[in-house]
Amino acid sequence: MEKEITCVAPPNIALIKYWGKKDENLIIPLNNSFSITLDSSDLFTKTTVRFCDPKKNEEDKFTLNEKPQKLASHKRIVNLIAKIREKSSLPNKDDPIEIDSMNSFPTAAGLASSSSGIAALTYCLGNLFEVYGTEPLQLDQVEIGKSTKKQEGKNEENKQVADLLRREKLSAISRQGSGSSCRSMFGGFVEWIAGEKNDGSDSRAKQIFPKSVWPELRVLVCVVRSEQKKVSSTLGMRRSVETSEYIDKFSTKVVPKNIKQIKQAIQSQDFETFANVTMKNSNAFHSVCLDTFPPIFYLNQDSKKVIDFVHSWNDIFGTQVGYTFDAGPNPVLIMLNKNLPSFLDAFVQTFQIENLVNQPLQQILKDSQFNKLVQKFPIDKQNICLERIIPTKIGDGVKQL
Ligand SMILES: Nc1ncnc2c1ncn2[C@@H]1O[C@H](COP(=O)(O)OP(=O)(O)OP(=O)(O)O)[C@@H](O)[C@H]1O
Ligand SMILES: C[C@@](O)(CCOP(=O)(O)OP(=O)(O)O)CC(=O)O
Repeated sequence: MEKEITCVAPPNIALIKYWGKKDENLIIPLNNSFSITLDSSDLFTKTTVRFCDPKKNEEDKFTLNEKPQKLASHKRIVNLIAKIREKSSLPNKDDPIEIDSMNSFPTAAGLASSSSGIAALTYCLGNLFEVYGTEPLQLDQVEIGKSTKKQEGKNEENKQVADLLRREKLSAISRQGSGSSCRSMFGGFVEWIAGEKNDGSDSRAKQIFPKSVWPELRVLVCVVRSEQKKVSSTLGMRRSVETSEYIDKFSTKVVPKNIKQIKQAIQSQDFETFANVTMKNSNAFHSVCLDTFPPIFYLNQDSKKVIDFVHSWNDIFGTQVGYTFDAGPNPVLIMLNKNLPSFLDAFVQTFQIENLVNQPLQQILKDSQFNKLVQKFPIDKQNICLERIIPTKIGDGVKQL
């Protein structure tokens, strides 16, 4: 049996957005970005990579969601494999490989499948080709001492430091497959540092806070049915860099300010600031899209209905919910656990989406107190084309199974 590695990676959602590159080939961004990693028990990519018998297979192979792919039409993946091989010192590194991957949620629908997909692939490849050490860790730079209790604790700490460092280095490779994927190397709250070097070697993700700093946060990923074919993030941001004047202000003023604000808000568990900064940065990003020429419309009528709904709710109850939208119409809603059941109840009733209430949502709705609040917030029924609501929370980074 040839060696094989299986990894599971979560998608991440940027609260402070990456939009625009300084270097298109190396994928070096104009600005830092800041994300939360979603829980891979709810949304994930699972990827297996194995070496094949060099006598039987001549080429690398890629299967995505059970469909064999023409690898040549996934140029960034070809590039990623080449970069990993370049860094590997395995004697069999040129043997063909087989990649088998599946996403637990729609691919290329603006739900960040590229972030989890490329992160899972990079981590698998890194471990298969033993790049920057292996998994479990090869602690060549870390001193392993005698097994006294104190030393064991220290070794554990060293292992964690080595793991974080290795993930950082792998994130710089993942970034070159799809920028946002580098942030899925880590769990919790993650910053992608744009970096200063022309070769991109310092353009990496770092974990800023573990998920444990704010365990009460909950996320609803809403999937909107959309007829429109979206402009891909890669093309959209290229067009913005070429034509938008506002993008300069966004990347040099708005984003640095928002990153500082959101870190402080997380540290002090100030939900109001956290949600307001998240919503404002999402709106600022979509303003860049509107300022692009010709303009790009990622938000649709349904997205706008959800934005209005969140603001109406917050006007009555104080800022309990934040929204953010990537390059698509799908709302991602963030709130504290204690506010989730009643908000979800009002959301389901307003948008008449009882048909979407499955077992996990039912479980949440059991704790709704909305019947006591309905006088303050009368239901104003509206139509919306939602396909699915996925409740989740903040989770860990990519891992090997
Ligand atoms: N499981 C996977 N393994 C490897 N590559 C994947 C995987 N899933 C998606 N991709 C890559 O990501 C591409 C889709 O990325 P795209 O940016 O169009 O969609 P998205 O990530 O779902 O949306 P967005 O980036 O706008 O949030 C696929 O064509 C494929 O190249
Ligand atoms: C709006 C975004 O989701 C854009 C993500 O862009 P991608 O990472 O998909 O783009 P490429 O680097 O060209 O692959 C914001 C974000 O995730 O920060």
